[in-house]
Amino acid sequence: MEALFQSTVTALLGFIGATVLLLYWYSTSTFDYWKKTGVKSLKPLPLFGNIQHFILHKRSPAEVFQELYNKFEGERYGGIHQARTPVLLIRDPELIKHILVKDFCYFPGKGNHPDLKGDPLSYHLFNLEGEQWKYIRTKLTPAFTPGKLKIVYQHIDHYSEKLIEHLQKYAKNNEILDMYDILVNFTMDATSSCAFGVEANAMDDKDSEFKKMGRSIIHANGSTFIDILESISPNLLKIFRIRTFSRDVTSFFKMVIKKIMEYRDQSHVIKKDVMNLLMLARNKTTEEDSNKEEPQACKQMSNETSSNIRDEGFDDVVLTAQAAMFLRAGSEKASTIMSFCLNELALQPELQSELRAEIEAAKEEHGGKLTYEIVLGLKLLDRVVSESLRKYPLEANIFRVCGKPYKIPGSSVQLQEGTKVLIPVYAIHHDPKYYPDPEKFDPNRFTDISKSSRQQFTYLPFGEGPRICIGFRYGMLQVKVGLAALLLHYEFRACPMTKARPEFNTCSWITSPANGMWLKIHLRK
Ligand code: HEM
Repeated sequence: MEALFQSTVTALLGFIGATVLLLYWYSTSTFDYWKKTGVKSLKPLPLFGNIQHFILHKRSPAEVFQELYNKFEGERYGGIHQARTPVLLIRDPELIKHILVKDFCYFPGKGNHPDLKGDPLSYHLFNLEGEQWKYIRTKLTPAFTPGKLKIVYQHIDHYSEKLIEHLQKYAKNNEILDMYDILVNFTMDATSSCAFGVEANAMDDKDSEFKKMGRSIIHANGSTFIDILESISPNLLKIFRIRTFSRDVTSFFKMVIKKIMEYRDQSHVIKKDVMNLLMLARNKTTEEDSNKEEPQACKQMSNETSSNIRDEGFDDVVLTAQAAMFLRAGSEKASTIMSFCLNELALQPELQSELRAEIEAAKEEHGGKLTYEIVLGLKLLDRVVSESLRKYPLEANIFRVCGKPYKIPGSSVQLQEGTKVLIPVYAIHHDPKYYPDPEKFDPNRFTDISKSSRQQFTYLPFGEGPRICIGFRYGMLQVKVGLAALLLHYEFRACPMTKARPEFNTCSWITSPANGMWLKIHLRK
């Protein structure tokens, strides 16, 4: 009996030992990659690579990659490991220009793995590559023309009035509020109305189903956990059937979008919104195909690709994924920027007064009404928002994957197909070489003179090149209209929970406040 017990224990220990050895070998088998490629690199740790603080959720992706960026001081680029995946971290703005714009055809994708069958909502523009990406990007681009944004302005303006009403009871009592939470509801209401003609009722109804599901989308997407598994092996997600979006959320959005489409098809309602564009694209019809001018170096590749694109339209599942992406980006991004802005303005009351005076003067000058053109023409507001995006870029890091062998200009290094490349936007925005005293919130960094004297490709809040953020004008409009309305009616002051440097969420790729944005609200004097 004892012998049997001993042999079982020995076998078990042998199995555990072999598994540990195998895991160790697997997690470190790529660690000589940068040495072989001739790139200076940092020593990685088994299992973690160079991002242990990120994997253990001790620091946000913004901070982790900033630390790594600083370790390559004086270099144009450096090799790191994200778990076992080799990643080239780029420091040189000129090389960034090549990767994002001039040599885009070598870096067309981001290395995400959308799964139409297993996780349908992950199949959205941000994650797509190749022909599908180009097709959907072309179809969605007309949603963001200035003409469309003028229509959208009315919706945002309407919901900003509702926001002002909603806050009144709190302002009368000078309450301390989590403005981040409140603003997510505001942007969700505005986005669902602008994009789908749906009343989400997120501000007024705390039990709104749309709000619950919309929030699940925000929290699911951008999760670092899934990315970590992917960087160990992309197959792990499929093997363990790990989804970014739960079945409940997926079914809910499929149902909502189906109902909207049925209603519009049957009643022949035509609204000039995102939903309409998606329905036209689904039906292989184009409203107005326009796209950003593409860089010369990539024209050839583009032409090759487009001659292969057949205008096949897409099915309802693909359409639903784009709609959910729009809701998520529209709700999450603008509210986060507005929260960071309000925090800075609460910490600098004089700047807040100056900005309010600018908005008030413009309103008075135009008969007491703000319009699309007036809001977009407010110079100080633009500088405050730009500085906020400098100090807190929401996409702290931009990824690309090398699609075919690429020789790094000005070096003899050849990157292999499949190599991951990282542009550490947050770190660049905080490099004193480009932004002296980087922790200081200073909107004067964005006067025309300052902007033109700064090195190109050192300000990347929306990315650059053919994959530049498709919704940035819409996002900026929401931010500016919302902030203008808030500042005209209320004053925001620091409270004991206000932090000069808010802590960042360590579980999301998006730079966002970890514990809300707590501010004291006052009625205007
Ligand atoms: C105003 C706040 C916003 C910020 C700071 C922001 C930031 C970014 C950045 C940095 C990228 C480029 C990522 C890369 O190159 O890998 C991006 C891409 C993208 N953004 Fe935004 N975004 C904002 C608002 C929006 C909105 C409102 C939408 C709604 C549609 C949106 C949809 C997208 C999509 C679909 C992409 C992928 C584009 C492509 O790959 O072709 N974004 N965004």
